[in-house]
Amino acid sequence: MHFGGSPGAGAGPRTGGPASGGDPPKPPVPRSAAMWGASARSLAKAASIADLRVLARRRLPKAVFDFIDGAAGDETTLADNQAAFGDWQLMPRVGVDVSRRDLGADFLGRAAKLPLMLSPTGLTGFFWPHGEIAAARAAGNRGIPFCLSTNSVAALEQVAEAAPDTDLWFQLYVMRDRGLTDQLVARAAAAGYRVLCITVDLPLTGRRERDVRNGFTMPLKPRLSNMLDLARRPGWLLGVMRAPPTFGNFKTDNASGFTNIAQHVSTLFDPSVTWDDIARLRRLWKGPVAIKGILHPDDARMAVDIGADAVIVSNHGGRQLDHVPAPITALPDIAEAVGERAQLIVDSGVRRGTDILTARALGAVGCSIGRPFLWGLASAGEAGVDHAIKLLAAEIDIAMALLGTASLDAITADHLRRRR
Ligand SMILES: Cc1cc2nc3c(=O)[nH]c(=O)nc-3n(C[C@H](O)[C@H](O)[C@H](O)COP(=O)(O)O)c2cc1C
Ligand SMILES: O=C(O)C(=O)c1ccccc1
Repeated sequence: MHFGGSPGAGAGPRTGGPASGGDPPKPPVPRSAAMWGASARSLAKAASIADLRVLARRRLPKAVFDFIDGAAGDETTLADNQAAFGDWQLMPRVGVDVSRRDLGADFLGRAAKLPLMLSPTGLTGFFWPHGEIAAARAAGNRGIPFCLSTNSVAALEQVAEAAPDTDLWFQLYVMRDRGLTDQLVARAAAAGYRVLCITVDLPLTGRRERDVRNGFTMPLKPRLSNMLDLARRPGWLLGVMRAPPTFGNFKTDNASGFTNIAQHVSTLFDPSVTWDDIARLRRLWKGPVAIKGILHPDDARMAVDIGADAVIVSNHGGRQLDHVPAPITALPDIAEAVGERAQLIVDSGVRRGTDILTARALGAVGCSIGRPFLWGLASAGEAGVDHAIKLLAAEIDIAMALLGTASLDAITADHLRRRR
């Protein structure tokens, strides 16, 4: 017996190259939210991202909730990512006509309706059936980019077909098998992904102690200790039984059928990656390239020197090295190093509209969110992701009016003060 997937199936449908013969499988349509998750009523009552986290905790088994929520070591960086926004205060101006606010931002040459995007997250289809498709659609409907992880459950082609109007980015981990790496890049281009996002902060997996304690795998291993927990989560359980999670983008050699994330990463991903490899991938991709996982200004400079169009200032949501700076702390030096040569996107710890305005004032084009949209997804699928985006949009809108800025470009460093 097993929970959350069929161990026997083991692998995704293909090793590189589009589906083996015939048409690619039709993307399944995610089921309605109420059927598997929080009711429309309880979703409507979620007034903040933190409220969505509470709903997600109710629907997910503990081990799955902890995989999303948890971070490396003592989780010092996890806490600091959010707390560091509090080092800054917003300084409102009055006497400005704010009757109409423009929340639009430009991400790498394409207009977005908000200065916000969805970060790449692995195993998303394990949190909600066809979760990547649900999230990509929600992003598209709200006019913001969605970045698909290398480690998605849905194949990248399925997501592209199911969310044709979404600004799709593909996140790449450089694999030990460079042939497979290049095939992923070629498949992403062929499927219509616009931006290649190369993540550089995961030579191996940070030690996430909650996952060690919980013995987290995909699917979950049935244990005496989680039986009661699973019995209390029928919505999630039914979901994974209907849509057994595997890695949709490549085959995995996994005889047991239970994937331990740290092992998966150390088997498949290459810890020897250098700037030469990244530069080569930059040349391979004809469209815009973003480099994700930068904290040092010299690395930001290097990224731009090899031709990156965007730098995603990120510590992977505190999941890699504990005790690193929060992105919002690292941002000013990076903005100075990069200047106008690339766009900067802040990711890790963004939970409020005001966080996004703070990042704008310090030179970012916008922010990217991981857990906030996953909490929405895990609560109520596409409707939950929509709710997460809607909450942040409303917070941005109100904060702009109260700050005295009718457009994002009007927000400057003068709207910030350091908290003493
Ligand atoms: C469950 C989960 C899975 C993740 N998987 C990936 C991934 O496959 N690739 C990647 O570049 N980042 C991954 N990340 C990191 C996110 O892209 C992002 O950097 C992080 O979640 C931002 O922090 P936040 O959750 O505080 O918003 C993952 C994060 C979470 C929470
Ligand atoms: O959990 C993560 O942060 C992550 O990047 C990842 C890596 C491999 C598989 C799934 C997620």
